[in-house]
Amino acid sequence: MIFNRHATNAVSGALRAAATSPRGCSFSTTSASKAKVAVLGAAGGIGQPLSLLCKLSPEISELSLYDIVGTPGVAADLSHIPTHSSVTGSLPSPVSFPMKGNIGLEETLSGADVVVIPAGVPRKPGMTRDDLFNTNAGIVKTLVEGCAKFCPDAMIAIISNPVNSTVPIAAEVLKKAGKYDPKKLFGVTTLDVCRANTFAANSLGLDPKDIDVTVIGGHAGITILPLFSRVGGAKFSDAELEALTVRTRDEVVAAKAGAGSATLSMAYAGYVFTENLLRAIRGENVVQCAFVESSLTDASFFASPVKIGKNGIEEILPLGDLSPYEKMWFDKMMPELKSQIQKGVAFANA
Ligand SMILES: NC(=O)C1=CN([C@@H]2O[C@H](COP(=O)(O)OP(=O)(O)OC[C@H]3O[C@@H](n4cnc5c(N)ncnc54)[C@H](O)[C@@H]3O)[C@@H](O)[C@H]2O)C=CC1
Ligand SMILES: O=C([O-])CC(=O)C(=O)O
Repeated sequence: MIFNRHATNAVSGALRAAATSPRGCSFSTTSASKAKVAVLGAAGGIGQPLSLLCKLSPEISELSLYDIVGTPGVAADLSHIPTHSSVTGSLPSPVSFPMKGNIGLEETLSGADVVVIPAGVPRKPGMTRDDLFNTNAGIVKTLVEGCAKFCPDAMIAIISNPVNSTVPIAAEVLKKAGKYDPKKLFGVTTLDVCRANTFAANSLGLDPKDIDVTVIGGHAGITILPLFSRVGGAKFSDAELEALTVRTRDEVVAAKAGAGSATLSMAYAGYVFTENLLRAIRGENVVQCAFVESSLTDASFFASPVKIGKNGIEEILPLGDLSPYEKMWFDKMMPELKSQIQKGVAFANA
C-alpha cells in the first residue's frame, strides 16, 4: 500500500494527538511506538518547535536534543509535557539535562532511528541559500561525522541550508567512514511541498488537504520546481503559474526582514517528514518528496517523490512528463543544481 502520498496534507501524529487529547493535560498514548529521534540544532528557531512537535508525537519514545547552546533548558522545558517520551538535552560542554554529566553527541546519537539536522545559520534578506555554505558546510560535516560514528544505521534528514550542497557533503562524509547508505540519507524539501499545496489551494479556493503538488529538483532558488500542471482539474493562467512558482521558492526571508527564515512552517514540515520516516520504519510504505541520491536525471542528487520502507528508500518514482513551462525551468535549473552538488562534494573531499 502506498501511504499518504507526499504526506504533507495529513494531520500528523502530533497534531492528531493534540486534536484527540482527553480532558486535562495528557495526550492519548494508546498507539505509542518505540523510536528514538535526535534533533541536532535543537535550540534554534526550527529546532525548538520541531522538538515540541516531536515531544507530542505518539511515534517517538525517546527524544534527544543537541546544540552548541541552550539544549539543557529546552529539554527541561519539554520534559514537563506529560507525553510518553523521555527527553534529554546535550551540549558539547559538560552541562546537560538531566543534570548527571554531559551525555554528549555520542549518547545523543546512540540508538537513534532518525536524526534530524536543522543546525546552522539562516539567511538574511539579500542572501541566497548558497551564501550560507561557508558556515553551514562545516557544521553539517562535523555532525554527520558523529552520525557515522554513533548511529550509522539511522535515517538522516538534513534541513540545514544549502540543502543542495549539505546533502552531498553528508554523503561524502559517510562514504569516507564506510557507512554510506544512500537509501537512508535525505534532504528535507517538504516545506516546498507544503507551500505549493497551500498556495495552489488558496488560488483555487480549495482545502489544502485536497491538493498534492509534486516538487522536484533541489531546495534553492530556481532549483525548486513545483509541478502545478499535475494539479487535477486546475487551469492556471501563465501569470498565475509564474506567481505560484516564484512564491514557492522564496517569501519568508524578506517578510522576516533580517530576523531569519522560515522556522514554524519548517518545524511543521520537518516533523511531517520525520513522522513519515518513523511510519516507514514501522513497516508502512510511505511516498514523499525528498532530495536524495538519484539517477533520474544527470544530477547525482535530485528531489522527487520517493517510496520509503523499513530500510529506507525502496524506489525513486519516475518523473513523468513535464509541461513546456516546467521543462523550461528544468533545463535552466540543472547546471545550477549540478554545480551546487559538486561544491558540496569538493568541500567534503578537500
Ligand atoms: N530545508 C528547508 O526547507 C529549510 C532550511 N532552513 C535552514 O535551517 C537552518 C536552521 O535555521 P534556523 O533554525 O532558523 O536557525 P537558528 O540560527 O535559529 O538555529 C540554528 C541552531 O543551530 C545551532 N548550531 C550551530 N552550530 C551547531 C553545531 N555545530 N552543532 C549543533 N548545533 C549547532 C545554533 O546554536 C542554533 O541553535 C538554516 O541553515 C536554514 O537556512 C530553514 C528553513 C527551511
Ligand atoms: O529561505 C531560506 O533561507 C530558508 C529555506 O530554505 C526556506 O524557507 O525554504
